[in-house]
Amino acid sequence: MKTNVLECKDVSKRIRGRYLVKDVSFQVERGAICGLLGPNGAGKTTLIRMLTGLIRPTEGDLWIQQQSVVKNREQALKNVGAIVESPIFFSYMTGRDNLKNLARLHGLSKREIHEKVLEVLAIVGLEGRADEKVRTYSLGMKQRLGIAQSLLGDPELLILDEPANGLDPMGMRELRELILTLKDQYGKTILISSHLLDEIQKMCDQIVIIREGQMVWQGELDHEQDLETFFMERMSQ
Ligand SMILES: Nc1ncnc2c1ncn2[C@@H]1O[C@H](COP(=O)(O)OP(=O)(O)OP(=O)(O)O)[C@@H](O)[C@H]1O
Repeated sequence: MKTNVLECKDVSKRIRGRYLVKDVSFQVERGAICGLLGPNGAGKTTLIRMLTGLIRPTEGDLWIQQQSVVKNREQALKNVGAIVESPIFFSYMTGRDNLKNLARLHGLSKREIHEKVLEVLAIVGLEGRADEKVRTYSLGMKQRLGIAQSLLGDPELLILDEPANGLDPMGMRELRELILTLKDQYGKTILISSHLLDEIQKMCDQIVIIREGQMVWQGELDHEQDLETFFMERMSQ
């Protein structure tokens, strides 16, 4: 049976009388990659901030693994690893030490921390550079370290806000391959916001399109169809 790892139902966020997000409802099935698309200012980050419990919706609710982010925030967020805006590190520390630092918050023993950090470094392909300071990392390596951070708690759902921003074509390709590996080999469910329609078309199983805070389309991604044309049509309706 297919289950939804993520559900948003009639979610709105209003600030000073203005809706930043209005009546958004969608679901993401276990093991799917969902692309969240919309032009600048559409409300993607606001929606992601609600999903990660950083702000509360004015109306509606969001469920992660059937746990309400509004009513049961801590339980719901145990199932989420996220990069919102950009990942945060101590640049004077090594990649490995940054990960160890965070892993301590997951209540693991010293040995478990050591093993977990090795495991996530291997998943993101940073073992070879793990003992170098983060300030020497490329942007693509920092993004992969951010994903390694978000994997420390073994989350079912990964939420990645604009992870490909600023990456060169090689960095983008590595990121895409990593995201597909997380889905195919590790069974992760992934919500990814992006402006890069080409990347979304190569990775996603389904898409949600928002414009001016409102959802204008959600459903399976038709890989035969040109996403840019489809997106532009939704924007002009
Ligand atoms: N705290 C806030 N108070 C008032 N308005 C806000 C606040 N945060 C965001 N907004 C406004 O809400 C709208 C949606 O912003 P949001 O950052 O969610 O869009 P976005 O789709 O992520 O855009 P981008 O692609 O540019 O990152 C914008 O018009 C923004 O100016």
